[in-house]
Amino acid sequence: MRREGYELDSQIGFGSFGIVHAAFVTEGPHLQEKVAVKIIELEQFPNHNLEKIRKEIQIMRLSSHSNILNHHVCFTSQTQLWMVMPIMDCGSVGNILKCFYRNGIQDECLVATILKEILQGLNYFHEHDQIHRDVKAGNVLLSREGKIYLSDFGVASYLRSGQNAKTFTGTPCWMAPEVIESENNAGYDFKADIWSFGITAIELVKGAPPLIDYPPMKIILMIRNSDPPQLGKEDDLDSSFKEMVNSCLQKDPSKRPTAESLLKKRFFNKARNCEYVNNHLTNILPALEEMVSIPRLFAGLVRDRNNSEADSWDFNLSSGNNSKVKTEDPLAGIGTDEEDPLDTLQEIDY
Ligand SMILES: Nc1ncnc2c1ncn2[C@@H]1O[C@H](COP(=O)(O)OP(=O)(O)OP(=O)(O)O)[C@@H](O)[C@H]1O
Repeated sequence: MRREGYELDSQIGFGSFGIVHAAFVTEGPHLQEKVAVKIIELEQFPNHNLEKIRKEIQIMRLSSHSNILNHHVCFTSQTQLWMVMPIMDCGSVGNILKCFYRNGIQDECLVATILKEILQGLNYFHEHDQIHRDVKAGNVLLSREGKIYLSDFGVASYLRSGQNAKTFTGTPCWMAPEVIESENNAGYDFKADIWSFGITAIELVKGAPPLIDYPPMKIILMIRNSDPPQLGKEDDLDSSFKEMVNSCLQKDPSKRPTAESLLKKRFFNKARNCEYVNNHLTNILPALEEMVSIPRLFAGLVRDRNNSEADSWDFNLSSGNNSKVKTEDPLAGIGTDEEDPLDTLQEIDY
């Protein structure tokens, strides 16, 4: 399909709001550049406010940090919102966990590196009075060279925040208790991201977040009514990791540390650089198109984590496909001074 200067190629991701495609630029100075396009059907948000979406896009485009994946351009096309961004040739950490690490990543240095990079991106958001609102491994993208980016902030999370608990379509495992309660109380602040960060840390070492096997409404009730998930003696994990995670998962948001103070925790002394991520993870992953077909094929098995058949799948990472896909700087090439997306949005008559 060809639209608005982009030719859509294969699907590389599925979210609860829409589909992500690889695509090629078909016009202008970046002709043939490969990008990712996330397409959100706006009709699923009957109360969406185009004015607010425009503001979110404006804020989004002001963000500039080495751990934040910015969009090249966003525009509406008929009833769809198209978000064009650099393509990350190793996809999301969420996808990687589903494909290759269903029992979690055991390499502490790798976990510390990924989490530290996420935290640096979050710290940037919070310093600029922004809340990400959807921190999870599925929104952490990796380039082949081992760079780590937080994605899916701004419009998508704004649209998500307009959903209430009854209409919530995603998996709420990462939601902080005060976000669930936000309709009944004063709302929430950046500390909600710290809770989601703690859940993401557990996701990385266990392969999935707590409560993943329950239906969404039950998860919401459990997060609201139960004690927070805390790592204890029974969890065979480094004590500095457990201390860091437990500090994030406190029901009272004011007791949670800031992203800045989390970065000083002992656990992050284990963090390395993107070369380490490349050598120990991204370099040994298959091509993106190959990877995205795996969770789709085995979706049922992946979800049922106790299924013995699921455990028998062995993708053999160590002897895995070492073939590299084209390694270009995913952020290079397309400038940010493209056509103003706000102008494009204004063309659409809602
Ligand atoms: N820029 C990108 N480059 C490569 N893969 C991407 C890119 N953006 C998204 N993806 C892939 O698409 C998947 C779906 O992304 P999307 O943001 O739509 O959904 P999600 O955030 O994972 O889920 P949900 O919408 O339920 O929160 C991601 O998990 C990732 O694997």
